Amino acid sequence: MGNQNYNINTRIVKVGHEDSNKASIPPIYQSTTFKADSIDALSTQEYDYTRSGNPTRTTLQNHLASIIGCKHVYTVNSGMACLDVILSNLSPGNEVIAGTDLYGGSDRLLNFFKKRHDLNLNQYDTTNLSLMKKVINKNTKLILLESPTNPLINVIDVKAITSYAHKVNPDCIVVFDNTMMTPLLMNPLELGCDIHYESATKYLNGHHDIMAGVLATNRDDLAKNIFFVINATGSGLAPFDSWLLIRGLKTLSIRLEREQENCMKLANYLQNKGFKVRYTGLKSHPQYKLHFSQARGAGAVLSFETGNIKLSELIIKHVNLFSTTVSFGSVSSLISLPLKMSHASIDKNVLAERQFPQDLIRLCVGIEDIKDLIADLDQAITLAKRQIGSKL
Ligand SMILES: Cc1ncc(COP(=O)(O)O)c(C=O)c1O
Ligand SMILES: N[C@@H](CCSC[C@H](N)C(=O)O)C(=O)O
Repeated sequence: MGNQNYNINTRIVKVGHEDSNKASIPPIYQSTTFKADSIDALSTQEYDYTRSGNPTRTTLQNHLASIIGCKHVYTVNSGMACLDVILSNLSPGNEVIAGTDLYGGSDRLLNFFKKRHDLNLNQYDTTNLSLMKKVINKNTKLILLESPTNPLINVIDVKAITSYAHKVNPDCIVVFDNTMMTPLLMNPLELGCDIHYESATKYLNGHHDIMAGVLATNRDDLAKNIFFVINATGSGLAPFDSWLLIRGLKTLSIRLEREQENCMKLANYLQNKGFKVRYTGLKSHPQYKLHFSQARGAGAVLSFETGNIKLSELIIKHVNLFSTTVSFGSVSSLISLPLKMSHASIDKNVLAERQFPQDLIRLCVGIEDIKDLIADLDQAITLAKRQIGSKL
């Protein structure tokens, strides 16, 4: 039975690999070089040098292609390296459209390419479909989408934008950053996108012990260009990290299931406390229906506004169980203030122009006991409110 006949939860666990010693788990090929049988045989051998290819990386890439259900997958050494590989294939003057609401690091890299490589970058509110239809034109070379956005949890109509872009310019490359959803919850290629990439540093690995990125496409021409840059620059994922990612992936569905369940309960708890909560799992989310028309779950990242930056800082100060750190998708819960952490790489004036909420707290929910998570947040909120109250 081919792997594609199994459901995704089975495909995640079933890693296809061949080993002459019949090892149950794929071995790590911690080797830079691969010997040639002869000078002439070298050109037909699959491996010569790990920058160009490595058997452990190949096992991982084939495994991910089976999970995603696509033709080509490449793994690189971070989520940002995925975007770098994609942008490196563009030429000066190419027209690129991206959101004004996207991960800070993506914003930084896009603007670096704009300044240093003359990319004709324009950023818009990608949630506004009629605006997107006005700005997408026959010269639009690439569109970068992210949904739900990190950390404002806004939702983009992926299918509508993608089909419109391809109608106006069949050569337009629509790229989707699927870090917030993973292939378990969303399939951007099935929604019409040309390239799906994501930071495997987050949910895919799930344990915050490696940096990794995944690029997926069904198009042979794009796959060729992607591989060219990876091989030419050396951003391919290292063998040990590939091995760790193969291991981490196996628990993706049970981790995510528990994380989502916990996140939903925290969202309800915070909403009942009177905070403005941003989470697509809540029916009150303005794009709840749109989100669930293109995804199978809400993920485990929520954000909420307290109405007071000092109160937000004090809540973060007083939690014990949540670690104050960037990133998400790990088994342990995290708390952060995006303005000063994950999105600090965006110019302050630009953030102000975009009305980025200063008091926004982001929670990245892990697999701990929900009673402990709520109790921790509850005591922190009580303490923070008491301190704020005494200063008023
Ligand atoms: C939505 C999103 N995309 C891409 C990245 C970049 O991934 P990495 O940190 O693995 O480079 C991040 C976080 O860093 C992210 O949140
Ligand atoms: N100092 C880092 C910040 C990384 S933010 C990581 C993650 N995507 C998140 O959203 O928390 C940087 O400069 O990139």
